[in-house]
Amino acid sequence: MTSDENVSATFKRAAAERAVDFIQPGMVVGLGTGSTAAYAVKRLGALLSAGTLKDVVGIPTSRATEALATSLGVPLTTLDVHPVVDLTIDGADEVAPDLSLIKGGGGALLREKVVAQASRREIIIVDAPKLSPRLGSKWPVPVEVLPFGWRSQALFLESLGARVVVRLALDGAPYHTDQGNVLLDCDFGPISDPSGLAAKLDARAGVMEHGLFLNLTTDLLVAGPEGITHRVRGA
Ligand SMILES: O=C(CO)[C@H](O)[C@H](O)COP(=O)(O)O
Repeated sequence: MTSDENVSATFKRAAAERAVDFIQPGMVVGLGTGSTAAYAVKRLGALLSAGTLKDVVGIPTSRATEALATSLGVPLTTLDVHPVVDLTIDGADEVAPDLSLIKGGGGALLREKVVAQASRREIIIVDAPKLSPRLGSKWPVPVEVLPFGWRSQALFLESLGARVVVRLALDGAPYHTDQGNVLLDCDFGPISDPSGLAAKLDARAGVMEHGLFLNLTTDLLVAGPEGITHRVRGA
């Protein structure tokens, strides 16, 4: 790890551990995906195994998070059993001043959005470099598309102004999400109308989901050199 990565990891961990303080006994908790969310899962696992926190069940947003939580002894449940989630803790790739997000760098955007929409409270945890004046300035929008006809979706996304890159797995083959779909990373540059873009993506058959998370964050915890800042949407 470079020293920059070490600093980033320290901040991610600090934000994640603060978020876990919001979990109360008896809660159903959405478990996000990615390196920042993993710190929260590890902290939750430690509190549960120490008996400091009791009767919490988690809903993982990916197979990777499911495997991590299981390895730590975090009891898991499903949205079928618990269709309403008390609190979800998840990371993000880019955060705008209105707490809208780009997510999906870890490829779990579809399940992450399903769980976020089922959650009473969505706590997003990031390190400060992820703050952005406008979505799209730092990160492409991942778009999850059905394998059937994915090249047509790439053309559609280009027609909306994106530079489209097919996400690849480590072996160089197209990456497949937990749902078996293809991910197209779409660089739109700074996005002037995220809601308008989201509406166009939502309306397209074959687009299964996209990484624009609008009006879903309730709380944002940002860790940086000055400590941790807690922002609440609308406050
Ligand atoms: O959206 C995500 C996964 O789909 C992640 O939350 C996002 O990519 C941030 O990842 P990290 O915490 O590793 O920086």
